[in-house]
Amino acid sequence: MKNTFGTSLTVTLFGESHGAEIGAVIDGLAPGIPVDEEFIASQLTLRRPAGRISTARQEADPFRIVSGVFEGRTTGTPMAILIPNADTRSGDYQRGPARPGHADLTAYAKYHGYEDYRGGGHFSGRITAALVAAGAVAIAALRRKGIVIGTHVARCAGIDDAPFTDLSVDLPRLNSLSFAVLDEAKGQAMREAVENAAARCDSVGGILETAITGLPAGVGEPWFDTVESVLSHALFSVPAVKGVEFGSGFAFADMTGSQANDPIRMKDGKPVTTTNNNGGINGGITNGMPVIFRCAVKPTPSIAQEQQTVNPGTGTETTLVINGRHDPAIVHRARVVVDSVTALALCDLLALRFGTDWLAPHND
Ligand SMILES: Cc1cc2nc3c(=O)[nH]c(=O)nc-3n(C[C@H](O)[C@H](O)[C@H](O)COP(=O)(O)O)c2cc1C
Ligand SMILES: C=C(O[C@@H]1CC(C(=O)O)=C[C@@H](OP(=O)(O)O)[C@H]1O)C(=O)O
Repeated sequence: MKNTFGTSLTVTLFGESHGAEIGAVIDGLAPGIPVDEEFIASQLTLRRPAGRISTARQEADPFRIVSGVFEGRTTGTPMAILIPNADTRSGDYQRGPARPGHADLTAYAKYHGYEDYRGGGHFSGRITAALVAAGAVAIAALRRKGIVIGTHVARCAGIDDAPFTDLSVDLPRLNSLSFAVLDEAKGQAMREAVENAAARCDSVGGILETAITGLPAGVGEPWFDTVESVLSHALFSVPAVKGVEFGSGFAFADMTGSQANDPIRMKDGKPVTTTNNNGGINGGITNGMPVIFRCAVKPTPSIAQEQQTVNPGTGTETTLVINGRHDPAIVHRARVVVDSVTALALCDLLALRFGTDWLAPHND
């Protein structure tokens, strides 16, 4: 029973949605990395719910870094970040009927009724605030090395954003948007669709598409620690992510080899590919092209309609109407969470390839 990700750089998550605090411990960070608390706060703001397209729960997230940072830089020892829970309304939850699509049933199977069921407990989307705070440190460290991660809402409620294959996309601008789309008109249509779903007591899903630029070629291992597998491991940790594909992904199934292969040329003394169907990875190893992947995010499980379920404690069938505060869509809020886990996984991969100190300023 563990809640730790990573090999060289590890992240441990703790806390429950309605407990006193949630948090993360990052271990294996190189010493000397600048820690910008304003940047951490701005990343938390990107995850914070706002308006009718998100849960009404309001958390200011006044995080505290309680170890591992001295005079604004990492010390190289475990870094712990704490975030209090303030706006809990535990009366919305009762022990008993499992919410279909949520983790109530599986939590009962694993923790035998000892789990804190309030607000989804340890499975709650709330815990992703700690992931975002930890990920902000990794995102900033990668940027110093010229590695930039950017994600947009590629689809929401069946509405597609503009495609993201154009490598001239301004990733820092995209990252600053509260609802990250390339085509703002599509973003407006998506937001309306989310509001309409909420009005129907329903929820909607979507797809997040991510690009990573500046990654050197040669990162990753050929078999079990492929870049795809390490990133997927991190991405499937994000609650509600149910699919991950790299490059052309499942569309490869209908291509021919001549369509799928990315022709290779020389540019500025380096091999580059003229297309990027392989999403920047071959044989599990980065090829120097942008890494591109997509995550399918399911509709929020807690919907305000009567649903058929069981009470796992008594084994009886029952019906359930959920009256609490919930996101009518998760995809837009999960965007910065995806960036965060991606950054943490990349720091681990880079530390394995070049050593922990590669991210340290004295190696710039
Ligand atoms: C940012 C974020 C917010 C979420 N908000 C909610 C929510 O308001 N209500 C809910 O039922 N699930 C919400 N979820 C999803 C559940 O946490 C998730 O579906 C549940 O833990 C089951 O895990 P699974 O969907 O990965 O199987 C959220 C997830 C994330 C990442
Ligand atoms: C608090 C957040 O979202 C929560 C995620 C969540 C769930 O089941 O995942 C259930 C709801 O919790 P509560 O009933 O306590 O309001 C959401 O509000 C958050 O993401 O910050």
